[in-house]
Amino acid sequence: MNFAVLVFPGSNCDIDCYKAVEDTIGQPVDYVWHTADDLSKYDCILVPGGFSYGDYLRCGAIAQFTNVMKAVAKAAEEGKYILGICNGFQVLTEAKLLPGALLRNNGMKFRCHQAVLKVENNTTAFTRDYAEGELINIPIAHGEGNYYCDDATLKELQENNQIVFRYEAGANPNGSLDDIAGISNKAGNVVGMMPHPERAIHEILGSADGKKMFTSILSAWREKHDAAAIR
Ligand SMILES: NC(=O)CC[C@H](N)C(=O)O
Repeated sequence: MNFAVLVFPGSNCDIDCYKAVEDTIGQPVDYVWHTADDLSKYDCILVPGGFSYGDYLRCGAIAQFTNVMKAVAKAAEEGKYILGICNGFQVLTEAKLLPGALLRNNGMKFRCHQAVLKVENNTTAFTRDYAEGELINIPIAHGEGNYYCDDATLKELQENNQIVFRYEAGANPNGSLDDIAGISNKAGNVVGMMPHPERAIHEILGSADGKKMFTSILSAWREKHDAAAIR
């Protein structure tokens, strides 16, 4: 299974994502610069955290116009797995691959600490190795993680089971609507989340609870691949 980790000027979690793929599932992984326009070789695309183009206008606002994001849209359409983490989630919403937007944290402060998430949907390719309702410890580090969408979109997210992670009840760190920490698109192959699973893959980092996101992706891909080979 081939992984791409996108790199924009200002990305700063690209190395962590790359290492997480190597350390958890040992699959081939490449850094892919924002000018690239062909992602056909890759089965999974990771859009990492950081401050793309400085995030001066609005997080992800410039990154959405890059060549590589056009290729990501094509890959999403083809059903490939796309995971946006933190700034990557912001980029995916700006690119309209996921609904809603990420606003400034309600306390107007950058929040950087461990957070407890509840796995709300364990039927996605990214969460199948977790139990439904499992509580996991994953760090957050963002200034603009306050998820917002209109009422109709929220209803749709709830009804289609597109809310993948919520912050633990009573511990919402940013004012995010309905305690949302991560969502998927309708098809389930594109997921965006503010917390950083790639920073939680070894006990020495404070938690290894993020590891199952990577093992999930690989097992989902293998299952799809093996089924195709049998047909
Ligand atoms: N760690 C990150 O990806 C930060 C994302 C974004 N620039 C923010 O502060 O919200």
